[in-house]
Formats: sequence, structure tokens, C-alpha cells
Amino acid sequence: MSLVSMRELLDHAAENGYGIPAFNVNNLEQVQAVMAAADEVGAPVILQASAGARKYAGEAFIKHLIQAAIEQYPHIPLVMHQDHGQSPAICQGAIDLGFSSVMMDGSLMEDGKTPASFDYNVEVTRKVVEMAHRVGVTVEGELGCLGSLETGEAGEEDGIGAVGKLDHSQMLTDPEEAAQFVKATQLDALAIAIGTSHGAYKFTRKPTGDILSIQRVKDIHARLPNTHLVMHGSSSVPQELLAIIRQYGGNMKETYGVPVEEIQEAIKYGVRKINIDTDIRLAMTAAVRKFLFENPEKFDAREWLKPAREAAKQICKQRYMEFGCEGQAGKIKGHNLQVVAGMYAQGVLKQVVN
Ligand SMILES: O=C(CO)COP(=O)(O)O
Ligand SMILES: O=C[C@H](O)COP(=O)(O)O
Ligand SMILES: [Zn+2]
Ligand SMILES: [Zn+2]
Repeated sequence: MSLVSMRELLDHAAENGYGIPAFNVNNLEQVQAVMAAADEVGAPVILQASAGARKYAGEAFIKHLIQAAIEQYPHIPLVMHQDHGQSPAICQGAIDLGFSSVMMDGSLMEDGKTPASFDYNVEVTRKVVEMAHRVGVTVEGELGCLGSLETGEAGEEDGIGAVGKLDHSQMLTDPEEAAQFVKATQLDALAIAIGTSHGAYKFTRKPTGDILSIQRVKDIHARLPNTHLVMHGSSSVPQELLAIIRQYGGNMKETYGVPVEEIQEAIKYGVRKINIDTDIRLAMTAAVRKFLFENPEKFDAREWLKPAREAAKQICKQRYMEFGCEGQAGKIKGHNLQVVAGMYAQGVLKQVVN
């Protein structure tokens, strides 16, 4: 099976009541970790590359690392997804590079910092839908700005996020606007704002409903029962990884992530794609710190990259199991993108809006 459409994977997840973690990848070891985890549990794969990843690794390396994953694991349906595209031009570039799915993040302007108007968001997202669907590529859009309901800040640590304070109405996607947005754009998956934010510092305490609104997921799902919802900023920030990082010389403040049980609840109400980057970063950093502390004489990079890769694999495997992906890979047909393009053209993948 070659590259598949993200729409096909998310449709399968919706039909069978599970969610798929989308892991951010930047290098060889992270790609290998995700693939090994998926292979062990029989999970379908969404590998996503941010603009930062494409810059870090270089376009050709990102493309060929993912193609290597397909070659090494031909039995695993795999989506190559561009995370947080800031403009139609960036999305077009990703499509040209061979990505089978793109995110047009029009909730912010092209600078990735200024909250955009609804009309701007509709315009850029619709433009990307037109060019992507023509070639069978999936489109994720975003409505509402990610940010902390505790502080009103977006958590700018990843370079993507509104600058300055936001009010609650900007940080909680409105169900009525979501319905209008999906109707107008006909995208495939909608990222929503419910109180999550990127990076390790999401919540100062274990989140309750006032700062992480799973109720908002339910309200949006009631209006959009057939639209796949996406949760960004969904790392769980495991306390045991923070403890290892601190034990071996790291300096991380007290912080809490999105509890897995909250994600599992959201999966019952239409969340199909769950974005995870930070948990992999924490797992790898904890493993490298521990290894180098315990083996100060070692200097072969392969020796410390191995435990880092293994730690990343473990966290990925755990999330695949927790979100219900086990054994699903073998059930996916894996249409080629031309077939999917034909389905869009016939209107069979149109969104139903209540
Ligand atoms: O949303 C993400 C990538 O788009 C990643 O979120 P985390 O920082 O919570 O891992
Ligand atoms: O969306 C944010 C992801 O965590 C990617 O982060 P990055 O831009 O540092 O690669
Ligand atoms: Zn965004
Ligand atoms: Zn994100």
C-alpha cells in the first residue's frame, strides 16, 4: 500500500469509533519510532511535518524519510500530512512535494500570530480545498485559536500561536460558526479550540471542565455529526517523564497536559485526529538525559539515540492502544489518490451539516 488519503483513514475511524494520533516527525529516529509502534499494534499511521520540521530537516529529507517508511512498511496505510500551513501557497508546495493531506490553518493570518477574521479563514481554506481535492488530497482547517483558558495566552513556544491575550470567545470554537465554516469550505477535518495549547505548558493544574472543554466537542459534534474533529495540543505531558528529566539535570516547571481519558471521551464525540508532538519530545529528552548521565564515557550518537527512539516508540504505541487503533491498519482498503479525487468530483464525500 502506498500513501493514502487522510480522509479515508478518518472515515474508517469514524465508522469504527476510534481516533488516530497524528505524530509530528522531524528526523529519522522519530519516523522509525512511529512506524515500529504502528507495526507492533497494527495501527494506521499519520506522520505530520510542520513548517519547522521541513526547515529543520530540509524538504527532500522529510519527503524521502516518509517514502522510506512506506517502502519499509508496505502493509501499513500511511498519511503524509502537512501540519499548520499558513497560506495556500505553502499548502500547494506540500502537495507538489507529495503530501497526501494538508492543514490550512486560517485561524491566524499568514504571520502565524494575528487572529484572522471568519471571512478570511473561509476564503483561504476554500481555496486550498479546491486545489487539494482535485488531486485527492485531504484538507484540515482550523476555527478558533488555540490558547490557555487559564491565562488567555496561546503558548507561543512552537512558533505557531496568537500573540498577546485572547478572550474566551476566541479560544472556544463556536458550534454555529463551525457549521457555517464547514458548509462554506467543504473541508475534510476541522481543528477546534477547546482550551488546549501547543507545547509542554498547557495547564497549571490537572484540567477540569472550566479550562478544557470536552463539552464544546460535544456541542460541535451535535451540529456536525459527519465532520472529523481534530484536537491539536493534545500531548498528555506524563508526570513520570517530567520526573526523569528533572532527576537527570533538566529544568522543567510544574505543568499538566491533556489527560488521556479526556481524549477518549472526545473520541466518542467525533474527534478522529489527535495531534501529539510534545510527548515524543519529552520521552526522547528523558531517555537521552538518563542514558548520558549513567554512561558519561559514551560518545557514539547511535548509543544514545537508540534509547531515545525506543522511548518515543513506547509512547506512540501506548497512544495507538489508548485511542483504539489496534488491528485497524489491515482493514483499510487504501485507495489511491486519483480514486479519491474522483469521489470528491462526484460529490460522495460532501459534508452533512445539521
Ligand atoms: O498540536 C500539535 C501539532 O500540531 C502538537 O501538540 P502538543 O504540543 O500538545 O504535542
Ligand atoms: O504545531 C506545533 C507542533 O508541535 C510543531 O512544532 P514546531 O513548529 O516546533 O515543529
Ligand atoms: Zn492554529
Ligand atoms: Zn497544532
